[in-house]
Amino acid sequence: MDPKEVEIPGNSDPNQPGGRISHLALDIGGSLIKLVYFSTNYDVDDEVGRSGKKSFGVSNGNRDHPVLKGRLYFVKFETSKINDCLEFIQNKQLHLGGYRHLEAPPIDKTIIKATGGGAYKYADLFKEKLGISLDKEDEMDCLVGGVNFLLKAVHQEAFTYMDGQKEFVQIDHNDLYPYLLVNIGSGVSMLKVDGDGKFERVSGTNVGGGTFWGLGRLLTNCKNFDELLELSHRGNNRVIDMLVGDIYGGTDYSKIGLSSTTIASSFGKAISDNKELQDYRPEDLARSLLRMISNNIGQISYLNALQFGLKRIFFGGFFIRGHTYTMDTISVAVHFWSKGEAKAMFLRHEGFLGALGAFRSYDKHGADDSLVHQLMQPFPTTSCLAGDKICSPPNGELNENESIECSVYAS
Ligand SMILES: Nc1ncnc2c1ncn2[C@@H]1O[C@H](COP(=O)(O)OP(=O)(O)O)[C@@H](O)[C@H]1O
Ligand SMILES: CC(C)(COP(=O)(O)O)[C@@H](O)C(=O)NCCC(=O)O
Repeated sequence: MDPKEVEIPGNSDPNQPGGRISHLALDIGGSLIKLVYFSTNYDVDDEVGRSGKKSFGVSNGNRDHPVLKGRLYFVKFETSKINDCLEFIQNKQLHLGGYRHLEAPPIDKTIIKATGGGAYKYADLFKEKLGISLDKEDEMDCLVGGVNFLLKAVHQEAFTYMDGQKEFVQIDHNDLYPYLLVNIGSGVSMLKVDGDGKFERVSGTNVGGGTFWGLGRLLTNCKNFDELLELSHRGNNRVIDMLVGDIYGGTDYSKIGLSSTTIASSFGKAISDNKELQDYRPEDLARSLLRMISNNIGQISYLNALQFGLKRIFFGGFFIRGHTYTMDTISVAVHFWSKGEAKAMFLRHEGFLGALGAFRSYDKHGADDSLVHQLMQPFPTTSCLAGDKICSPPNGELNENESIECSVYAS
């Protein structure tokens, strides 16, 4: 679209007196809807401007646009509760934070960047309820755009997690590529990333976050995802998993490198226990399930990394949920299979990769390729909690409760 045909408007944020929302982007997935929006209390920033003028004085290369200083907010809703999400957008007037196609008919005038399958599935609903059109961005493009942005712009975004130890990873911008991105959403996509916008989806698996949540619900009668995670935290998988030691009379199978405590067969004890489902504790079922799925994803990820000679694997998607046991299991699987050669890394904004990528794509309407110009350390905030009906994760790693201080260009 010709940049001259669009304008990115600001609008008032009722929760922040004097605030302006200038961009909203959506990622509507199989399980969750993720929103990223930018809000500012300031008008045009005159501190950054080189010319010292109050507005339109900021220059970055060939660019001559106003700079808005403010925060990026992250919010999510369950896709099955899409009406709550529409209400949240309506109440906060976020839907005005897109761009406008000046020559389009009224119904198609306001356009919001959106990615994920729901951008197709729910396009008519957004038009009907909010009077906006969704400008669809490819999900894989957005995932990669989101990760690259986070890794380059946000301090302490990536970290390793093993044996209870979390360590932030210093990202060398000149030595970032190639890497494997494993996005664990409802299903799992694996992408080999070679640069900004340079990637290939090399694999995927249908055994992902939706499988854990779906099977977990059936097995435990849990009512929400965090309850299932919480249960898994307290469970013991050995009650139901068949270990090497169970098969080998308590000893290791050292000839092929298997210790007696290695899981030989997930849920394998259920074959011979002569028990019904209700005889198992939901905690133990949840633990076995989480371990089975995390192990499997860790192993497939490693095999893909091996095939393409990649040493670094970044894991994203809301399945991880900052949950220590999940990260530990994935890390151990990658470490075990790669004999310590490959490294699993996790991201603080794990679930918002696609939404951030969609947010960045507004910049296609601008003059150069960096919509978000300047980022600082993320700060915890409570202001995006208002409309979010989803509980906090059990370990207190609040990805959706954070905002990032930043500046954006408005055209
Ligand atoms: N509050 C929640 N409700 C449902 N699923 C959740 C929740 N938090 C985390 N999850 C997990 O995250 C997965 C969805 O991850 P996400 O990256 O948002 O993928 P998608 O784009 O497919 O919705 C779910 O399948 C589930 O395993
Ligand atoms: C179809 C999807 C890209 C949709 O993304 P999601 O909503 O799960 O984040 C994803 O579910 C996926 O990659 N599934 C695995 C399909 C496969 O390769 O077998």
